Amino acid sequence: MISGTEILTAAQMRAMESAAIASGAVTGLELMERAGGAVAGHIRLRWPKPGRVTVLCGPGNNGGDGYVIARALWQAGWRVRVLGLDNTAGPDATEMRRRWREIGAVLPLTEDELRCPGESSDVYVDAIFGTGLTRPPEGAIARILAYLGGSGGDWGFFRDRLVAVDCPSGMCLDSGAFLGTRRGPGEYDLRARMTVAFDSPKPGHLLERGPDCCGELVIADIGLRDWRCRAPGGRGGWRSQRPASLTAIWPDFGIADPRRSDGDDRRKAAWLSKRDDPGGHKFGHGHALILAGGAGQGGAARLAARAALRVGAGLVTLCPPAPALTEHAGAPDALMRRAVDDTGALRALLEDRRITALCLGPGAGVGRAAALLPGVLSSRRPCVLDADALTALAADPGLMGGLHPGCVLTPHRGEFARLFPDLDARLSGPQPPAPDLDPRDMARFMPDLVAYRAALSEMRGPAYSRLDAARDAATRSGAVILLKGPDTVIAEPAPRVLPDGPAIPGRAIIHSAFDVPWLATAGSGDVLAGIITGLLARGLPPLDAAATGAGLHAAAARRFGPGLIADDLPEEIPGLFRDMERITAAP
Ligand SMILES: NC(=O)C1=CN([C@@H]2O[C@H](COP(=O)(O)OP(=O)(O)OC[C@H]3O[C@@H](n4cnc5c(N)ncnc54)[C@H](O)[C@@H]3O)[C@@H](O)[C@H]2O)[C@@H](O)CC1
Ligand SMILES: Nc1ncnc2c1ncn2[C@@H]1O[C@H](COP(=O)(O)OP(=O)(O)O)[C@@H](O)[C@H]1O
Ligand SMILES: [K+]
Repeated sequence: MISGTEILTAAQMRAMESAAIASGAVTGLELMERAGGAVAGHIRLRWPKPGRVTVLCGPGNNGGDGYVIARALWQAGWRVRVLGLDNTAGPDATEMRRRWREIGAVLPLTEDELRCPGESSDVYVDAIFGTGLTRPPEGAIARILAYLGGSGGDWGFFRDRLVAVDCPSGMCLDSGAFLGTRRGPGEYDLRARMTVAFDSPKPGHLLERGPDCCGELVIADIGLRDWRCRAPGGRGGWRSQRPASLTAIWPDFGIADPRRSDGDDRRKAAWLSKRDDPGGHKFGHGHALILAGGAGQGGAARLAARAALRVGAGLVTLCPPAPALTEHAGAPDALMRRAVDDTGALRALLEDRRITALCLGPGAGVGRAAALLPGVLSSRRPCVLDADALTALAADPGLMGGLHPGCVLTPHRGEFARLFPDLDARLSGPQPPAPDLDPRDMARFMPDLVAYRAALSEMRGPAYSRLDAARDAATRSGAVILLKGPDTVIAEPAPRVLPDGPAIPGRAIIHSAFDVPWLATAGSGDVLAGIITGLLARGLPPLDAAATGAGLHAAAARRFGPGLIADDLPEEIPGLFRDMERITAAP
């Protein structure tokens, strides 16, 4: 849960490969052998008895991997049928096709050939498009993909036996959307049993349709990792990478900040449990204010307050208007209560510098949130703005100017649409085709890897993604944005300038929680807001507080299991801390 793994955009991955090849450390053919060999290996792990396989090879290097897979499985005793095209795009794929042709035939890549009676296979390998997809598939290939996706009524048949190379073809690896189709579940989306991708997950594996359509995601090491982590010229220094935790992935995206303290799971666990601060006192862990609403609306704020306490804020004060104080008199007794009727009262309270974070939104009521927002923002204190505070913010764009880098905005998609209607429209609208990317072009930034990675993370994929939307919203608002969903995306404003380095884009994180659908329950967002507020109060920087908060929130839901209600989430946090300490203490 604690560690993340770096993810790469399709452009970054392609550039990494071409830069590795340009360095002379490895050839394209060797990389393709490793990639195809890894896929064949994973097929043999899952289907130990050699059977029948149909390999579908597209026009580029994804197809090249397919020819390697065909050869490797044939050598392992499989009966192999290959469907491909007459022409391949590059020399490596052409060579792999030639090597396969010494063994067997290449049949036409058509739906008729795929449906040929009597040629049913145990495994189908989709090596049609990978990171090179730039526009929606058309013609014969589009028909094959629709057939594999179930247009022929065989959806379950292929879902059980389709292995995708890098991604299900037609899916954009930067967004998780199927190009040329409406966003959201599509009738004929290609859904694989297993996807084997190379080196690092790509955003599309974790966003939108990706997790469902990729099936089991396997990340195969093709030997770029050591090369990638090296820091040529002594500049920067890249974080060493950790293996992906594919159930709770919490990856860093974009460029690594060399100064950032990260990766030390044991230290993080000790910090969360406070074991690293044996002599500490409560004010050492911050004081969080949760601004509650009027009578009858208190539940949401109390959930947030309870979560802030459980996550370790030293003190938490719930601040409803005076008439609602009695409603908030119940448990937990650890919670303090203080009436805040208006901005004046809030400003007076905030004279106390020991108050280190605020939360406005859950159960606040839009009118009260609008009234309190200027006071919250002008205090320049770290804060979480959620629910009604986001609605109030959207209704008065003048308030946007008061946002600062200590603010964490936690919109779900509906709130995001109210705040950033143009960005939301781009997420729903038709996708313009992306220009074909030339890897040689990308390698021109070498050998300054820091500048090179920074430039690459600004490159956009063919479909505008939730990651793009969150990053654009963060940059526009000047605040950290946490766009909620099973594929929560968190982004900080860009650009940042390191004292000793170039301007680099803000960091962004994808938190994938597709495995805990029971988290979609009333009040769960209020708990998330409280967890993040508690972590901000304890002094975690906003992006880290948001990411750690999203991780703890989903882990709490995972630990509880189905049947969860929002009240259960804060109560799982102590057990989570114990689990983390135990896991990180293991040798
Ligand atoms: N570059 C390398 O050295 C390596 C690449 N590998 C594989 O290569 C893949 C990327 O290869 P490519 O860059 O050749 O790209 P793809 O094989 O994904 O795409 C093939 C070609 O199709 C074209 N194309 C894009 N959209 C199309 C559409 N809708 N209809 C028709 N043609 C379309 C593109 O211009 C591209 O040249 C990766 O996904 C991975 O599987 C691996 O072999 C590892 C090494
Ligand atoms: N299908 C899902 N799987 C996993 N998590 C989800 C899913 N749907 C929503 N979530 C998470 O549940 C929480 C819901 O928050 P929100 O929409 O604000 O609900 P509420 O307003 O009821 O509290 C968010 O953290 C979101 O990321
Ligand atoms: K593919």
